Amino acid sequence: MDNENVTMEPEEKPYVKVELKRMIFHKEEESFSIASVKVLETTEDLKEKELVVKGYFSPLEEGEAYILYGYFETHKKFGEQYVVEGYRRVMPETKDGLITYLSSDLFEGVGKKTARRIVDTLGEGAVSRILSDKKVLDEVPKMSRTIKDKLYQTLQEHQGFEQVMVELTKHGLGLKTIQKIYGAFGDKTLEILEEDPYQFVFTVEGFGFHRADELAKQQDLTDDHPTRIRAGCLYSLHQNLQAGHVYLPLETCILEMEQLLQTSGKETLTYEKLAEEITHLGEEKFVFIEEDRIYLPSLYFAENGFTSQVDRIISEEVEVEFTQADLLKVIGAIEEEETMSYGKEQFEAIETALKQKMMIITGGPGTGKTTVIKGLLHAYSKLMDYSLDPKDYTKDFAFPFVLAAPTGRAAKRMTESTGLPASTIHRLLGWDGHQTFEKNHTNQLEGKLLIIDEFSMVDMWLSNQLFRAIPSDMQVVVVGDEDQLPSVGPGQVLADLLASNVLPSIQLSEVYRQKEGSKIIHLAHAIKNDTCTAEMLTKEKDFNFIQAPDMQLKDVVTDIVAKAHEKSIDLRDIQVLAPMYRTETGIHELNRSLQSRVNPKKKNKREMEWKGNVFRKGDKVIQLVNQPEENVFNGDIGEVVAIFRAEENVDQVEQVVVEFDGKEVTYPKKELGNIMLAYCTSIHKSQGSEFSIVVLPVTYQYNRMLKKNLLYTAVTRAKQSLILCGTPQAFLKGISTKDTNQRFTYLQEKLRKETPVTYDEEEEEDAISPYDFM
Ligand SMILES: Nc1ncnc2c1ncn2[C@@H]1O[C@H](COP(=O)(O)OP(=O)(O)OP(=O)(O)O)[C@@H](O)[C@H]1O
Repeated sequence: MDNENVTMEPEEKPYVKVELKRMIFHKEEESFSIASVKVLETTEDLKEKELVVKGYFSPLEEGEAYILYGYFETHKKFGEQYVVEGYRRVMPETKDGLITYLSSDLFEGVGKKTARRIVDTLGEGAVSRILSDKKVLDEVPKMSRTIKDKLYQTLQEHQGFEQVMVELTKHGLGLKTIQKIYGAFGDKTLEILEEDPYQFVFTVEGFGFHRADELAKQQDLTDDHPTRIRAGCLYSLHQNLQAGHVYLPLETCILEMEQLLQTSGKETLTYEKLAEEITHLGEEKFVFIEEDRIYLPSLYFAENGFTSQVDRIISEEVEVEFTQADLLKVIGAIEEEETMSYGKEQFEAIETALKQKMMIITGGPGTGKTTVIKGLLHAYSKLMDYSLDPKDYTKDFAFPFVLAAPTGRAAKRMTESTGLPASTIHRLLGWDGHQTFEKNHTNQLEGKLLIIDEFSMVDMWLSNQLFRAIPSDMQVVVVGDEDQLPSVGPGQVLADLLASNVLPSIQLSEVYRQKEGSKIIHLAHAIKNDTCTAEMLTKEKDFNFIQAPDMQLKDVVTDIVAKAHEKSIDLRDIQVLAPMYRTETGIHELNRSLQSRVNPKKKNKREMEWKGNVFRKGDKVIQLVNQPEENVFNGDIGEVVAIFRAEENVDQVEQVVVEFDGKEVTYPKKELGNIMLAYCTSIHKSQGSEFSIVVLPVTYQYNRMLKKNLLYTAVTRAKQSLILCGTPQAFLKGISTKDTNQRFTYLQEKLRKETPVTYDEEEEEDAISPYDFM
């Protein structure tokens, strides 16, 4: 062949040239394949003529030769395998080979005869001739325009990808990343690599700024290149989402950019230059600039959108009409039915919720939030004569009561306490698991009264999605505990709503459960009110503080759980919570220790090792990401119910099966990163959940994490029993340390109308969600 394209350059690194024997496995969505191949040629020290190869590549085609780059790995069960990191198809080197290639299934409408005519007319260099000038196909007789166009397009796609593969593999990128880049940029990939690799950072999930910087250095892009500075700005803003900021003040943004971009030590990146590029980004709407606040588009729209939605909803009149006498009669009737009487604050909360378009109820544990929600539902139902039975409603008149919470567990608790259906906010909005919500400003929710619990966990972005889906005639009650940790995502919506004073709010402060003698509740309120002392940490029916030095802490925690388990306490009811993953008493170590005691290795008990962790049948595990297609969500807790070997299932890969509340989810081995052991979980992940028994180790090793709102959140997760262990002084120091990490949000001021809010719903549609980057 004369001038085969770029894929024919001499091999520079170790490779194996192979031909397919048989595809063993292929998973479409990720292009993960396993194949048995015949080795044609190799630079590797290999005696075998056959090999099993695996990695992220499209199915190999029969009769085609491929060059694979990778390394050998010895699999415990299957022996030596070649892990493919990069690959390319070798263009057929003979006339017959080329005819076989062109007449393969790849090229629709090209049979053996046409393929022969192509090769006869254009020679053995047919492929490169066609690729460099599509018109040469006109020389081939008896070929329709459609088939010519299709052939050219398919060749381009294939060649394009392989060319991109070869180039990007040279830069050390893995196949999976290359596939993502090619999926986003297609033919333009190599052009972008040369001109502006920083574009990869924002289009390809998981592509970091530093990696783009490396690529750019190889392309001789200077440190002060505008595109580098702009990428640095966007990257800094993205990084700050993780710290919960909704925007960055200009000064902070520039400081962050300087730290990120200043590599050469030369003073080329002046303040003016950085500010100038931020302005350019603003002009092109990659960022939004309000006074000195720099926003990513999605958060700018979320903050302004949410403000306008609140305005819209509260500007409408309340539909429910009743006299004070009606209200007193109805509440009296409920009190009689429930044989209790509402406290003053509780009554006010119900009354306000009925009379106002939107309101907030806050309060610590045991102050009667649930009691008020139940009372409100009954009162509303009696005043409006709405049945509380969903079965009494038809499509034309939807069930008027809509209950939602940010987590599945919190929603489940709402259902248990009210007897009415409740769902997660995501589900209520018909989230597709990626970017789209079925419910939005054009297709709003149905119902009359919306109650959202655990609102402190709802971030800026989800708040906006939820509020734009609320119809103007719906009444809204937001319930939460402002002393808990703020949302994981950006913003502090509940705190800002409260501080803005634009909505009526009732704070429930009287504690009812305490009357039943609960030390847990007493302690929680003492933490909240900064009145907790060492004397309060004494043993009671539902509380204990077991002192233990750091060296023994892990064993003490393990002992407590093991003993409870021996007394037949279900492992799901006892939860160890810790603030950090690493350190001797971190979540990972505690999980290892707990697993070895409560679910030890046994001869006939199956287990699977994965990246240094062991999953064993019977293990308690937690889901770490959202998998809406499987109906499991971040924070769900389940149990390993089966472990399968590759040869035992049709997919031919090792699998772990986990049961979550009656539904089973199967994880192929490489997806085991989606779960982890859950004997001990993080306090952050426990938000929105409650457990019968909470074991909370506290040590100075957790130092920088020991903050009031974190410990308060942990303590309030316990329903029946709270066992603290470790160093009491560390606990007391932690609860007296306020989290001073201020989140940059401007919601409060916007709600108070101290700043004009611009809001364009159509423009908002195009904004990407921050979830794409988290
Ligand atoms: N007015 C009241 N009179 C008597 N008991 C009450 C009253 N209000 C609440 N309680 C009782 O106090 C306990 C706590 O109330 P509830 O569960 O409503 O509080 P909560 O704020 O939702 O608590 P948590 O957040 O801890 O779940 C319950 O047992 C409830 O029956």
